[in-house]
Amino acid sequence: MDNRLPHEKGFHVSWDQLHRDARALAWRLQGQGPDEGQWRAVVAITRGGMAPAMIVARELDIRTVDTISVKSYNHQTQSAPRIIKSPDPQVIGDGTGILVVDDLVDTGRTLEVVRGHMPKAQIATVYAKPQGRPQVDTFITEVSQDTWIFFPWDMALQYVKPYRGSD
Ligand SMILES: O=P(O)(O)OC[C@H]1O[C@H](OP(=O)(O)OP(=O)(O)O)[C@H](O)[C@@H]1O
Ligand SMILES: O=c1[nH]c(=O)c2nc[nH]c2[nH]1
Ligand SMILES: [Mg+2]
Repeated sequence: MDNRLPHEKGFHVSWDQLHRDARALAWRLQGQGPDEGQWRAVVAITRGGMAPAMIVARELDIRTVDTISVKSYNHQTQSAPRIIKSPDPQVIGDGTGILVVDDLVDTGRTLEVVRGHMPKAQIATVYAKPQGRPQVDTFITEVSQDTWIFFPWDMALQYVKPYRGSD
């Protein structure tokens, strides 16, 4: 499987916006832990989940943070997702009491693989597209399926020509 996705629109997220949205996610997650208590650990889906996972773990005072690495995209070209690094099985067990965090869900294929690995975990993303929504338990902002989300780590400040030029 290898397909190029048609993206009509771009949704550009600054560091400040990501920080606010990840904090909003932490706020929404409060009290949703096992038995309304504390999660045992946060598992970040690398690489995009690492920054939001750090912010959520900070806000919810969760000190154990592990990672799962699922590779499926090369820029905007998607292929079959595969786990290239698993979290510590002694920490995650079947996922009970574990909070999984990613930056976004798009088709949901990455989360499908992660759910297979820890079926009882709660899964949260900052952003969600409609196709992947059924795979995520909690998210903050939905964008349309034909939108590509650009994250601050993939962008740089640059000069923009004014609408009206003098030349
Ligand atoms: O719902 P899906 O269609 O599976 O897509 C969502 C995943 O794609 C991106 O990760 P990517 O595989 O590009 O790796 P990265 O986080 O290292 O950039 C994104 O960070 C999600 O993890
Ligand atoms: O930076 C990204 N933006 C997206 O919209 C997306 N969808 C899948 N993977 C993605 N990566
Ligand atoms: Mg990712």
